[in-house]
Amino acid sequence: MSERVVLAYSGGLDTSVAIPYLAEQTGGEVIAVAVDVGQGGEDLDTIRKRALACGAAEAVVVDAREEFAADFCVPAMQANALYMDRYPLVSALSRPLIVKHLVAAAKEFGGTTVSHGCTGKGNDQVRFEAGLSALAPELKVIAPARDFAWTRDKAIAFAEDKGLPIDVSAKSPYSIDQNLWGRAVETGFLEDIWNGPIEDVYEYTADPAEPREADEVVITFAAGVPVALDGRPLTPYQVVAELNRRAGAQGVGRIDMVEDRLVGIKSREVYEAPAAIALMAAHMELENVTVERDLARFKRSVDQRWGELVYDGLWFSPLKESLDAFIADAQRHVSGEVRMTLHGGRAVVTGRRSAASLYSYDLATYDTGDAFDQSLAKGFVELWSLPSKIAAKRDRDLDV
Ligand SMILES: Nc1ncnc2c1ncn2[C@@H]1O[C@H](COP(=O)(O)OP(=O)(O)OP(=O)(O)O)[C@@H](O)[C@H]1O
Ligand SMILES: NC(=O)NCCC[C@H](N)C(=O)O
Ligand SMILES: N[C@@H](CC(=O)O)C(=O)O
Repeated sequence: MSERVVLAYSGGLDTSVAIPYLAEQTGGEVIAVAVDVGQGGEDLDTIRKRALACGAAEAVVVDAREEFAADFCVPAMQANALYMDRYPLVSALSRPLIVKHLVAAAKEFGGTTVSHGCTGKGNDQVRFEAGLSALAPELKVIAPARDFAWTRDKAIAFAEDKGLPIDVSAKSPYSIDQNLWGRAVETGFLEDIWNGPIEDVYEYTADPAEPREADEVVITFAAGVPVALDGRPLTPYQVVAELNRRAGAQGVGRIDMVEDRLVGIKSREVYEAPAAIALMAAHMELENVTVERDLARFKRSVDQRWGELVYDGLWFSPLKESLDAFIADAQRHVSGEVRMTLHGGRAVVTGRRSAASLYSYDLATYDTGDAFDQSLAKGFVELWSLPSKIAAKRDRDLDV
């Protein structure tokens, strides 16, 4: 049987050109797999037909939007995952899901090799290939952009030579990757890190400086899963999609940063992630109300490690799996409602309530007649500061 190459197909110039190129290189057939992770744009059927028109033997399109929201975005939110305290892991979340579907297609169609269009300079090559190593180590990998140094000019010449039905003139000045969780913009004039992003860069968010009425939203969580907006029950996908619209309309979630890639390069990234930023702010606040102090403190270090593992392409790794179990357990009491004002580029929590709340008015109030016995505090403070007191006395005695 001839080689069958399963190609991660995004429908653009590079992966369209890769179809006849891979067939030529391997003497085999190409199975194109396009995964809908909420990136919007062209409909999947148009993309499927283009893959076939470029010579794919089979073209598979997968609507994975609900799966992406429930199994990738929600866990990221539960981990309050912000790489370098800012980046909500937009592309890093979609790659392992695409890998899952590539492996499923390889099983279904007898694929022996997998191909993707990542360059050798990015994180995404690592995420694809580390995921493949974990799920299907028997599959070989070809990455034409990296392994055969494909450039855009080469791709256009090849497309014209083969008469491929793709519009080679449509070219954004940026490299963009977008999905339900957010949008990442790189390259072009943004590569000079002194250049500020112009309004043109943004698509998910309106200009936060424009005057407009504020929006108020109440988000309901059940055991760490967002289940309703303003009292309307919704799936995780629907929650994220609606919050992208509403928080995006208020300019929430713009991020401009220089980040440390896994391959050692520092890169300038402009992100917009309105729903991710709003949801994470609400979720963190509900954790503040419902998670016990020591668990919350420990979880912050787990959250950070989880985000780094996922950024670094280790979604399918033993440590990530064990951290998932910890985070899921820590979500048991994270149920209740958070009210937020979305306005001027910010998502600000203004109210919280939960049947599992650890906040006690009677303990916290400064009014008289409360339940907190202040006389106990005096002895506590003395014993708490005793080690420092003893050490300070020693230093004074020794005059050091
Ligand atoms: N929705 C998707 N479904 C399947 N594979 C995808 C999808 N999005 C991206 N990929 C794969 O990930 C690679 C890297 O994505 P990236 O967004 O960096 O490239 P790209 O510029 O979209 O590629 P192209 O120019 O072909 O559109 C793509 O070349 C493709 O192999
Ligand atoms: N424009 C893009 O294709 N960006 C993809 C990478 C985004 C981000 N820096 C990441 O590594 O996840
Ligand atoms: N997707 C881009 C950037 C990245 O992975 O960080 C690439 O393949 O090069």
